[in-house]
Amino acid sequence: MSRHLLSKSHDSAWPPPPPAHESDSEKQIRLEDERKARIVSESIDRSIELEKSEKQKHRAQIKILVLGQSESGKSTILKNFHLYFHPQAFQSDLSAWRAVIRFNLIRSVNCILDLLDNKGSRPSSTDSASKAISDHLRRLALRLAPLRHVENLLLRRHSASGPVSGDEGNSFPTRGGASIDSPLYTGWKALSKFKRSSESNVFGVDDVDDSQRVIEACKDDIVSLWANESIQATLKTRSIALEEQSGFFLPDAGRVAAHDYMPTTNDILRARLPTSGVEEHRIVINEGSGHGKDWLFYDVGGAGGQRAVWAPFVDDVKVVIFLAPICAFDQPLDDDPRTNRLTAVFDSWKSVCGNQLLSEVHFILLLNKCDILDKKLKSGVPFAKYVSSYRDANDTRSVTKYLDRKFEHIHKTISPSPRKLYTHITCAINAKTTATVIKRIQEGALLHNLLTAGYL
Ligand SMILES: Nc1nc2c(ncn2[C@@H]2O[C@H](COP(=O)(O)OP(=O)(O)OP(=O)(O)O)[C@@H](O)[C@H]2O)c(=O)[nH]1
Ligand SMILES: [Mg+2]
Repeated sequence: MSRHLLSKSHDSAWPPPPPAHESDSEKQIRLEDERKARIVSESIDRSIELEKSEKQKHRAQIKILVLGQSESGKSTILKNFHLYFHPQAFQSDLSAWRAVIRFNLIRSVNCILDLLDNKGSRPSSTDSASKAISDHLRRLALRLAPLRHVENLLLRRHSASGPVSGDEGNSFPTRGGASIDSPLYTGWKALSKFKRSSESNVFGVDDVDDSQRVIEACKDDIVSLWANESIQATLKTRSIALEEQSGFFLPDAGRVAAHDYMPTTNDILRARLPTSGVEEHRIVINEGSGHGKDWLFYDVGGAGGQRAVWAPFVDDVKVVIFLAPICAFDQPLDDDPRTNRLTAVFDSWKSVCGNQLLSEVHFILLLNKCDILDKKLKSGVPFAKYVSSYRDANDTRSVTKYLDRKFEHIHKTISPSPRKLYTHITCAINAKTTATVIKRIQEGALLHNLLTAGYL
């Protein structure tokens, strides 16, 4: 029996209809023949599948470890890689990203509601104008109160364990001959938790749909809240810079909370969805200057700087991409307020550069979040106040030059054996400039050198 006849797409043609006037014994023989043929066919199917997945496993690949502090931009850079090789990358997950972005939005709203709860923004004066403002805010806060429940619901949904729904089997049209073999977000476990509950069975569909409706109903009040001068003044007095927080969408509330909202690429790049554990992202590059290798990324979420977390993944790793959030020079670590974030980045860089396990690995350093650095310096935050060895001008060009040299110096002095460092200054929420960096990585000297050195 040929496999062609038995293949699934021909199920309707096979088995053929029974012959007319078939006797009982002929029928028995026919059914037995069909049963045996089916077993053979299924076994052929299985071995073809196996061969395919073995082939996939053994396709030449470049393993890349993506390291850096939490919020340094690792996942955002990976979004850019997906987008670069597959411009339609986000299309199939738009509604899940919408839920993530709205979740980001209501977290900011709830931060402000917390402030109101602490009476921080209520004017102390009892004159009638102040009272009117105060009443207005109180009414706004009351109407926005359901958003706390929505945040809790989505938070529970986000952190709920259970089967993760992926998009197995999707394949996408691609740019330049590249295709994303695995679905975009099979490794992006957290995103699937934001998909409709019917897929993951964690909550009733109504819960999630209702929460989206609540957010839409609160749209105008969210816009008023953020536009409120009293709120803005309180945030300023208390030095709370909500706009510096990840996933900040309050100025976009009118758009993001609108019923027909669909996220733009830039919204998705700005969305904050923390990575838990280590995620694998595979990009298959079939032609062009990718040297015909798959790119297999390991995104080490959260504690990306800790050796214990990434060490199990270093086997065959050829490249490390290290994300340094250079805007963090004036910030303490969340979990250790006495340590400056930039100092922690340097410490982590030292330990990665000096690690014997990575001595054969080539490094790409991305000095990321240069847009925030630029804003901070322009607003007058003095870099030298936080980095005592810095003597140059308080502008982005001088500061990035200094940082570039400092990272390079650490790399040179601490690496177990000489190797070249490839540094790029990036703003990972800007898809256009990041595409240029990816192109330089794809076509640049690093891959060429690895190839000619026989590493690939
Ligand atoms: N303004 C600005 N925001 C950025 C940049 N890169 C990343 N972000 C934002 O920073 C936030 C954190 O980025 P992620 O990519 O989630 O950080 P991560 O390193 O993956 O963090 P973990 O998953 O916790 O390890 C997101 O909201 C991004 O949109 C950048 O260059 N500029
Ligand atoms: Mg991440």
